[in-house]
Amino acid sequence: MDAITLTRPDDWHLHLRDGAALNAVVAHTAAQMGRAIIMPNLTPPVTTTALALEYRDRILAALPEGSRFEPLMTLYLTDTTTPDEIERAVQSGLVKAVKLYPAGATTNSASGVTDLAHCDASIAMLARLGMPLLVHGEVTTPEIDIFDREAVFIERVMKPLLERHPTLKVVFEHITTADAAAFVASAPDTIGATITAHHLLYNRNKMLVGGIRPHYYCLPILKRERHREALLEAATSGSHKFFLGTDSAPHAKGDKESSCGCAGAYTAPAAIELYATAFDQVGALDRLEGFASLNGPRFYGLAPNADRVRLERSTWTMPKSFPYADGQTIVPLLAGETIGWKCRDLDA
Ligand SMILES: NC(=O)N[C@@H](CC(=O)O)C(=O)O
Ligand SMILES: [Zn+2]
Ligand SMILES: [Zn+2]
Repeated sequence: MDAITLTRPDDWHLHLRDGAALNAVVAHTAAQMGRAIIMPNLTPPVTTTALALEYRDRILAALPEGSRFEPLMTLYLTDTTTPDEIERAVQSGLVKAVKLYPAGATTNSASGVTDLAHCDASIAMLARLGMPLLVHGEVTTPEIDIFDREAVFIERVMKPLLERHPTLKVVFEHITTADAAAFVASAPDTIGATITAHHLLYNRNKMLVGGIRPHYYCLPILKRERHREALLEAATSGSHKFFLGTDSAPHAKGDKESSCGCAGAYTAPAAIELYATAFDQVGALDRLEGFASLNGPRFYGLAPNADRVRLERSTWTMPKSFPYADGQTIVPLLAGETIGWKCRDLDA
């Protein structure tokens, strides 16, 4: 297949940041995606519906002229989030989910949840109102190896959470292990998962062999090849539970190429092309539309986008960097390298 037409995809896990950074990155996503679930890990975090609606206005103001991109907002769950706040979020119609960051798990998670027991009433409200809880699924205890943090989270946190709240809708975000893929596949239909393009394309060698490559450092960290294979199998299986979430996570070049580099891969400039590359590698391009454009809206109870994009097998070179906030630059994944697919707008 040298070209494929898809219902316009959505990104069910995206970081847009704020201010000048937001202005620098939002057009990359808006060029491809119809909608995106916007992560709330700003500083300070987006903890209330009022803050989420203000952030939404700033995103809309930063969009290129004529863009129809729709940001779907989220709240950052803390130990002190109230059930009333959850109700306000649902009533707004514009906040679509609540995000659980275990405290200390990842970028800007210092205000995250220290113990889920503190959030029991808010989570019960989510379950009652049918709003999904999006979960960064890694334990943070120092004695657990960073490569095991997701698998241990399933046993210590995810299973007890679902036993206590069996009707809760949960998205296991950016899954990176065979363990998480198997857990989600065998869970009820109320449990879904997002998978990034970089975890479908690369194992940890990409980050560590022949020199340390900070642009491949993200959380959860890249895993062994057998995990990559399991993720690709899940994404291309045709199961409705798995859907596209880039976790495109912009950080300035200097913050990545540093003695203590930030976690996050900037994939938005070639998001759908990277997924097409991964699906093509296993001859599963016919499954891409379900994963990228249909399964996500189905999970969130939304209609798929009405317009389409066309992906063509054609090579182009990813720029080495893009302008970012405050005179800095940002380095996209595969900077200066060849991409084998190109997304074109149809019906524009
Ligand atoms: N994925 C990452 O490595 N980083 C994300 C946070 C997250 O999604 O965990 C970020 O905000 O930079
Ligand atoms: Zn995360
Ligand atoms: Zn993320």
